[in-house]
Amino acid sequence: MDDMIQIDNLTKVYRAFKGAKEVRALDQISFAASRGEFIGIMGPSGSGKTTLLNILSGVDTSTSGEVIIEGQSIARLKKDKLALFRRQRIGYIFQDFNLLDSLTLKENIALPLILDHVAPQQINSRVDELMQFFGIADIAGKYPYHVSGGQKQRTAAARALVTEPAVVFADEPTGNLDSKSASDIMDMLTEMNERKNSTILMVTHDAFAASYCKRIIFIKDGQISVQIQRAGDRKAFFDKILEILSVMRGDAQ
Ligand SMILES: Nc1ncnc2c1ncn2[C@@H]1O[C@H](COP(=O)(O)OP(=O)(O)OP(=O)(O)O)[C@@H](O)[C@H]1O
Repeated sequence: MDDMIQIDNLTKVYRAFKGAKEVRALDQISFAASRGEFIGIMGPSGSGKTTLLNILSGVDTSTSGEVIIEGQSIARLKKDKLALFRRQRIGYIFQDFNLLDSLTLKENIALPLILDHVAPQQINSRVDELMQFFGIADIAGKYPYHVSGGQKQRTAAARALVTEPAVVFADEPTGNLDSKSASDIMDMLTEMNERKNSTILMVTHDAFAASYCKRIIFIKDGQISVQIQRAGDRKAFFDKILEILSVMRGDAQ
C-alpha cells in the first residue's frame, strides 16, 4: 500500500512532575494513512489528540513507537534535517492561522519557498496558481489584518500546499470561524484532497467539520476507540459521528 503516514505502537508518557502524576497520553496507537486519504481525529478533551499531532509533526517526541512519513522515520532525523523535513514535507493549517502580520498574503504563502531559495519565477508561478485555486488572487497584496478569518484560513491552506508536502496536518481549522466560513474551508479542504490528491489529517472537535472526512479515528484515553469510514452522503456520516460522540461521552441512551 502507498502509505504516506505509518504509526506503529505510538506511546507517550508525560513523566510525573512536581506532585503531578504520570500521564499515559498515548497508549500503543497504530494506524496508517495512504496517499489521498482525508482523516479526522476526534475524541474527548484530554484524549491525546494534540499529543498525537505534536508527535506526528515532529514538535514533540514519543516515549516509544514509531512515526514514518513518506518512508522516513521522524525520530531518526537530526535537528536540522527534521526542521527541513517539516518545512518541505509537512503542511500545517492551524486554528489561529499563524500568518505573519508584517507580510502580505502572497508573501506569507511564498515564505517556505523563499527560505528554500527556490527561483523567484518558480515561486511566483506556484504561489499565483495556489491563490487562484483558493480564490484569493485578488487580495494577494493585502495584509492578514485587512482580511476576514475565512480569507486568512485560505491563505494558510495555500501556504500549507506551496511546498507540495507529503501530508497536511490541520489542527481545529474551523475553530475560529463562523459557520459560513467553516463550511467554505471544509469545501476547500475537500477540493484539495480530491483535486490535488493531498493527504490530510485533521484534528477537530467539530462534528460538522469531521463529516467532510473520508475516515474518522476516535481516540479515548490515548487509545483508538473506534474508526469509521464514510460510505454514503455527508449528512448520514454527520449523524453517525454525533452518535459515536454521544456514546463516548456516555450520554443516556
Ligand atoms: N506537557 C504535558 N505534561 C503533562 N501532561 C500533559 C502534557 N500535555 C498534555 N498532557 C496530558 O496528556 C493528556 C492528553 O492531552 P492532549 O492535550 O493531547 O489531549 P487533547 O485530546 O488534545 O485535549 P483537548 O481536546 O482538550 O485539546 C491529558 O491528560 C493532558 O492533561
